[in-house]
Amino acid sequence: MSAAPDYGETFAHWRSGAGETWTAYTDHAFVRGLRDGTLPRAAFLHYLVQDYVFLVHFSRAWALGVVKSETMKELRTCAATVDGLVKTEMALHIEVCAREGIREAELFAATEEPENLAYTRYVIDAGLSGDFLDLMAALAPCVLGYGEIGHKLGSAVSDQAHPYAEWINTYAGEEYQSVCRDVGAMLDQSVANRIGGLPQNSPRWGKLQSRFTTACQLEAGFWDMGLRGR
Ligand SMILES: Cc1ncc(CO)c(N)n1
Repeated sequence: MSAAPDYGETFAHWRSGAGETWTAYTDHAFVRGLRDGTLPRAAFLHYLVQDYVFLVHFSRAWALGVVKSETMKELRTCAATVDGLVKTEMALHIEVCAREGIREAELFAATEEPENLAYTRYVIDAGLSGDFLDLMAALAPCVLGYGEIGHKLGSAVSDQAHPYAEWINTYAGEEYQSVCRDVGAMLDQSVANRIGGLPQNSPRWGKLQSRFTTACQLEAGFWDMGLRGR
């Protein structure tokens, strides 16, 4: 298996600070089912419909990043992430669901499961009540966690006939991976700008770590929710 991709120092600290919660998220039974192809199709589709609605609110949260940005690098990275989410990632959901006879209007109107609602509103509130870093600490597990999962599954699965190849390739692919590297590099810069070169010594560090860890927990809950759709 290849090593985890490098998304910068800040992410590396938060990832290890999250401890077992990171593993519960990225090595969840749902993820293992995607990797070996044993995930029931009904669970996948249930997840995908919910994830479309997730991406609507997740795009709004990244747009809030534009609002809270303080440098052009931050503004550009957040705007590019909104663009990537709406163009690349949601296109996957629309295409796969269309083949199953689910139209986009139905996706948009789907009723959110409580785990879905809790997660996206938690992230948006982190941004509304805090500054750019509070928002980023809550957003980082989503974008970079899927980057790590995609990278790991992409190197384990090369067979295009794999039932979840399309999903895996979206996150393992260069387009998504380059968004992750850009976000990771921006995070390092944004942290240095606001809380200096030794951020772990900042009084803000504990709260940022706890936002990150909570978001990882909510990600694991999202996979649990997906498995309920079997
Ligand atoms: C729940 C969830 N987290 C992260 C991503 C990656 O954007 C996604 N599509 N869905």
